[in-house]
Amino acid sequence: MSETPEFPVAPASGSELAIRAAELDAADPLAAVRERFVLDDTVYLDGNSLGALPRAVPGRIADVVAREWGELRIRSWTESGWWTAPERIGDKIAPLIGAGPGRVVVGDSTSVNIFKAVVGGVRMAGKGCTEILVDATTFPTDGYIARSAARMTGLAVRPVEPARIADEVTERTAVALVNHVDYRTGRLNDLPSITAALHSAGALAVWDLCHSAGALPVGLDAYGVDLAVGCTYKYLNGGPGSPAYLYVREGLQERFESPLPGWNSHADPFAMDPGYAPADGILRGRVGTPDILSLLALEAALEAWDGVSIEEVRAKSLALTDFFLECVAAHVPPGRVRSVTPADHRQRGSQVALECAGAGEVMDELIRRGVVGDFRHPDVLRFGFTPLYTSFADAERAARVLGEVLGAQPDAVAPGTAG
Ligand SMILES: Cc1ncc(COP(=O)(O)O)c(C=O)c1O
Ligand SMILES: Nc1c(O)cccc1C(=O)C[C@H](N)C(=O)O
Repeated sequence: MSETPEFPVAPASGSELAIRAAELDAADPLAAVRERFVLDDTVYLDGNSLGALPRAVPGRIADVVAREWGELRIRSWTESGWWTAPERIGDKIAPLIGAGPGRVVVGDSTSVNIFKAVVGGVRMAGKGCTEILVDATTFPTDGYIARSAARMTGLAVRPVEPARIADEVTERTAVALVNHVDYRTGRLNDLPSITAALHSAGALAVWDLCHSAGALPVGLDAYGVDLAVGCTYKYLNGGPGSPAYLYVREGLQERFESPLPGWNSHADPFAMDPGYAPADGILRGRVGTPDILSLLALEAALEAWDGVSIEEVRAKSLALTDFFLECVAAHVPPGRVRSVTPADHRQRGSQVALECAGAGEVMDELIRRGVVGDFRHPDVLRFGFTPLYTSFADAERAARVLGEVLGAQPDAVAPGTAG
């Protein structure tokens, strides 16, 4: 199968696609879930950056502020369940990423949790290890953090394309930090195979789930992933700057030594013991006082998942991205864009990335016309599909407006032909 989708030879007409979109939305088993979000007539295709606002959040936060903070005050750490929120909410995220209870804790940023996972992984690695492998196509923060972790632990960092990790890992590899879905292209990397290859060489697998959690099945327990990290503000709709999570495989937890052993990770935090003793299990992944307002907003946001399975979400995601690509073929002048998102469903996340000359200006115009995606260097239009609230009509309209914008710019060079 070709690397990127071959657009249909005889694409359907625009009106046929609009009719198809209405039929697909009428048959969508998740269509009613859209009502759980605050939306308008914008086509919002940027949930791979910031998820839409779940309706349950504003009222919950108003109560947290007015009653739990304003009236109960310090009592809320116990009476309102604030203290246990990181692990309670971790157990709510866990089923969405294929983890059992007691393996996920929520708090701190994604970058900070990447640091915990990588350094914690290196500390558990064999004594002869000399290197950390990092995804050569990673979102930048992972590379920055991995290089700092390497400096701090006396190891080297070697960037490797995810598809090459199985061939490149050696017995000297301590850990490999890999993005499950590539933030720019939307390529889905083969977590089961890469994890197995790392284990065969004696290395630990650390996965960054930012662009997969909430969009597709992950299977952390099933595939024996050692450590994983993810943000909650994309497909989990936790809100801007919502706290990230750390997963540690149950069999590793007693060996996990956090590089940030804050008092909230202590076996008995309120003993105020000068000596450190880590808490049992995943609680040792905590650091300091949790960001309660964001945590409780996230907890309310997760209610949008009630009655929804990640398998249903995956099925709709693939149907949406297939349909969007078909609509692009029908509406966009030939050769003006090139999809850099794999055609193969087994290699596709929940976004479509189109290489497009002048992508920055094109996305600005799309946004002006009510279609919100985003732009990533050097020339990529990104369209994120969140099955909990994206409709097939959204997909068709986005492609149609893109065609109008690009049709109005016939003189721009086709992608990859400049120079
Ligand atoms: C793969 C990946 N890792 C990490 C991050 C960001 O980390 P943080 O939440 O610390 O900004 C992003 C983007 O937000 C990302 O796409
Ligand atoms: N994480 C972001 C943020 O904190 C502010 C603005 C945008 C973003 C992002 O979308 C970055 C994200 N990881 C990406 O896929 O590009």
